[in-house]
Amino acid sequence: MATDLHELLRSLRVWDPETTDLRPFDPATAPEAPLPLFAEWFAQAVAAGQPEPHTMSLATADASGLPDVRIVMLHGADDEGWSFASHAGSRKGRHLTGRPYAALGFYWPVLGRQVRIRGPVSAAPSAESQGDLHARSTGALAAALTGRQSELLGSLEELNRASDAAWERAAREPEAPVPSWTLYRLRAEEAEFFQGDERRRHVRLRYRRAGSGGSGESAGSGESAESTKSGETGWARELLWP
Ligand SMILES: Cc1cc2nc3c(=O)[nH]c(=O)nc-3n(C[C@H](O)[C@H](O)[C@H](O)COP(=O)(O)O)c2cc1C
Repeated sequence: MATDLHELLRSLRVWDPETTDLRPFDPATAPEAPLPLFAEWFAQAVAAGQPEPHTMSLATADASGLPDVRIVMLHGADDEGWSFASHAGSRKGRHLTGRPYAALGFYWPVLGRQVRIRGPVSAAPSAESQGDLHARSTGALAAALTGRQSELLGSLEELNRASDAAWERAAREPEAPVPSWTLYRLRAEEAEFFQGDERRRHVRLRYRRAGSGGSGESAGSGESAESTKSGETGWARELLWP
């Protein structure tokens, strides 16, 4: 049995044909805006049995611009943006207060697909944040009530005591307020859809909101990237080298 990390790494495959369904993706038929494509790919990931397709990486940066990343749950995606929730006082919450801009990353390996989204983030009004929390499970409320996210913890016993009290309160008071709990919305300025290909001719389709400035990268010396702009939706679509 391989126990050496590097040996183990070399023994692993990405997109094993036994478990991965790499589908052709024709960007010419993609919708004019990213949200419908996201909804379509998300539904396909669910239908294909992708475990936990609604978990995503959330990247933020501190005041010096140093990045950090963690997993959070996607709470929704609509015309107002991609939403997630957390404590305003957590590390990510403090990052978002100081620098309200973030990136999201989804990976759905059963289909060899990745989606990246970037844009400014805003906090929903408190009533909406509390409504979103109270529509979730008792466990979600208990976790939020436990609070103090990202603070130093003295011992697991301390956590157990706080968590027991939080579970008890969540069961007794399903509308218990958690003032620090915040629903955040990321308004996409850029969204990239990556479809893996067996011969490594991965298709990357990037949407850029007109006037957002985007990443500032040009199409390259040959200007070979396909770039189409729709006046109606305000999104430019372009292909990227894999
Ligand atoms: C599958 C999964 C889902 C998670 N969902 C959330 C979430 O929706 N909100 C949240 O605040 N933390 C969530 N977490 C915990 C975060 O990854 C992270 O540990 C926590 O938010 C503290 O991050 P911070 O110190 O960067 O603020 C989740 C973790 C995992 C593994």
